[in-house]
Amino acid sequence: MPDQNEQLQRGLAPRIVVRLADENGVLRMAASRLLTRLIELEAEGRQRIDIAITGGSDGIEMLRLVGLNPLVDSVDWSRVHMWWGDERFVPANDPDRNALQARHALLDMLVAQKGLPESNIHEIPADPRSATERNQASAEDDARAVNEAAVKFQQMLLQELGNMNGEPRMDIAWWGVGPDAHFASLMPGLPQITITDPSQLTCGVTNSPNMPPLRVSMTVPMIQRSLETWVIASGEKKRDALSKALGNFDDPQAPITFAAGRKSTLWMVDVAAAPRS
Ligand SMILES: O=C1O[C@H](COP(=O)(O)O)[C@@H](O)[C@H](O)[C@H]1O
Repeated sequence: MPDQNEQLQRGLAPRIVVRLADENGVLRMAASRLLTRLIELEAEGRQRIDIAITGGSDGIEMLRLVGLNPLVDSVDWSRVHMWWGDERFVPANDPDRNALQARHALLDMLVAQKGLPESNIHEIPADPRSATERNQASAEDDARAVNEAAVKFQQMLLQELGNMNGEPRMDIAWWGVGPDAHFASLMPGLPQITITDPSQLTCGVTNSPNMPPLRVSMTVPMIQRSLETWVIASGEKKRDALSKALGNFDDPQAPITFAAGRKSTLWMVDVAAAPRS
């Protein structure tokens, strides 16, 4: 089984795991940390900060807590750019869409009241097809549609961030983890987790065992370019995933084990999710 040394040799930061006693503590800690890091980076003079946010139960609750934290007023939101690490490939108004949930939980408020420009929100393209087109689509049609969205997402990254030696990267990316140990939309047993081509920043996913089946995701090469990578996991429903992931690295059967950053890799978990053995 690959150990941490292989990640360290590839220039990734060692994984630090912080275990907190109470469930909401993890999400509150992550929300405060995000706001604190944005304030610090802005104080260092950064005019642009790119962050990748995550969907799912923990990810969306964390966003809601960001909006309730008094530090939200100390960030200059005009310098912050929002991306998604993955998206469910559904129509723009589908309640399953990570971007729509994030807008309801936080982004609409940041745009309306805190000076986040709408143009700083970089959503992964939604499924543009009508209900009839989707119902009548073959597996090939679905694959074509989702791959087109992945290509557009990659073009967006290159257009906005391509001046970083052609290596777009996030300043901060945080990830939830599914009960099956997936992260982003990189599922155990599906081929996308094994993509290593550094020029492939995004991918389409069909046949996801987690609903909905069509998804678009950042790839591991893109994810591992992030400067700061955080993983958040709270509650007992994440225990199986963490039992596969803690102490484990680069395991395609537990995709979250690939979550690591260049400058820091911080996993924030609670004791319900990761009891000490
Ligand atoms: O479908 C997704 O699931 C994961 C984990 O979500 P959770 O509800 O089990 O916490 C999430 O990180 C990802 O962004 C999302 O698309």
